[in-house]
Amino acid sequence: ARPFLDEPDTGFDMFFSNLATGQLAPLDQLVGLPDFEAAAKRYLPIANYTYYRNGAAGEWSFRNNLEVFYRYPLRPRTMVDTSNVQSTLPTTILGYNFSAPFFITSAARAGLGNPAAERGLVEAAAAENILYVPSLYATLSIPEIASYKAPSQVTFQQAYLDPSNDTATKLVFDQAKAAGSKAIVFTVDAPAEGNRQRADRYDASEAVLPFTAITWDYYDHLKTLTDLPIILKGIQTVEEAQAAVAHGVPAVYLSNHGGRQVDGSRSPLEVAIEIRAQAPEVFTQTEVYADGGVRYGGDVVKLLALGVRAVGIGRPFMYANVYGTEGVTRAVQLLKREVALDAANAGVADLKNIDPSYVIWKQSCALD
Ligand SMILES: Cc1cc2nc3c(=O)[nH]c(=O)nc-3n(C[C@H](O)[C@H](O)[C@H](O)COP(=O)(O)O)c2cc1C
Repeated sequence: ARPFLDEPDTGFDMFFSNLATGQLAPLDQLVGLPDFEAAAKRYLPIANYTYYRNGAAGEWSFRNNLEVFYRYPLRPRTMVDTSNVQSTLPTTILGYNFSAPFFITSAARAGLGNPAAERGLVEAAAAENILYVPSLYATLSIPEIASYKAPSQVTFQQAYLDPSNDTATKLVFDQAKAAGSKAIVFTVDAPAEGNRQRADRYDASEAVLPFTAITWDYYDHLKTLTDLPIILKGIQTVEEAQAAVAHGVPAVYLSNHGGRQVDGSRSPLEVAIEIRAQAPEVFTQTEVYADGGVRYGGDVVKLLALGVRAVGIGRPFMYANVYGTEGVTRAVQLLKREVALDAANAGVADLKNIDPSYVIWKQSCALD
């Protein structure tokens, strides 16, 4: 197989050639999201790093999530006044105001990267006014995470739910509500444990529910157990996005779980393209979010161009959390800057009015 660089070669090793194993690169010298992985990899115990880095099976989907962005290039425009594009970064997610169209998505076990666990993620989200979606399998409990929230901070709570145990489900919903969560993000792409060979070597796999029966009937039933909106995370086809609209979901979250569940699943960018091609109305009928392999400002710009409202980022913020609140804050700031720069250089004047013509997402784009 051709070598794959999950750390792109932008000179990290050359620049930090004197860094000893187990030493953490100075935070102010990290210049982009991939640097946080490079730094964490050299610092963390290998089992902890492996838990974050891991993908399912041969990791084709994990790799594809990263590489796919280069198969769908931008179509930059010139002669556009993009001088105010930075002011167009703020957006709403489910009606709540945030400073950027990307968010810290749910990834379990922040404690493997930092003894303060999720504290760095929740505090940085508050400092930068972006959305944070804590995982149900976080190191800290729902109330513990809530204790670090800023007074008016909006978070959504991710949940894995067991259809045979409504009592446990009610407890999660009630705890989420008491913690001030404004929505439930129900993960539906993991009805069974992922086949994770890299992690199995280090006993660094997930403790997940056994085989579970997640169906549309169950979704409809869940709505009777809480008044919080329930978003579906892990939708991977246009048909299911349409079915979600029919079932009145407040938002569809395209994800293949960062390539950790079923190897061979497509990148959410490819799913967004399928929806754009076959049922573009979905993007206006409901809010669409997406995650997987987003590492640069240009990746965010491409997903927004296709109609995605907000983009989730998992691993990079877990690696940034090795540095705690300060690290996650710096990662958010670097990405905000990149989104604005890349949008400007692509000729986008207003990120909220970006349209699919900025991406080569179908053959005919090249001929338009
Ligand atoms: C270490 C790790 C733990 C994760 N834990 C969860 C989880 O508890 N719940 C969930 O819905 N998704 C989980 N995910 C998937 C993420 O929410 C997200 O879909 C994925 O990380 C996006 O890809 P990215 O890491 O390339 O940004 C996890 C991902 C990672 C890397």
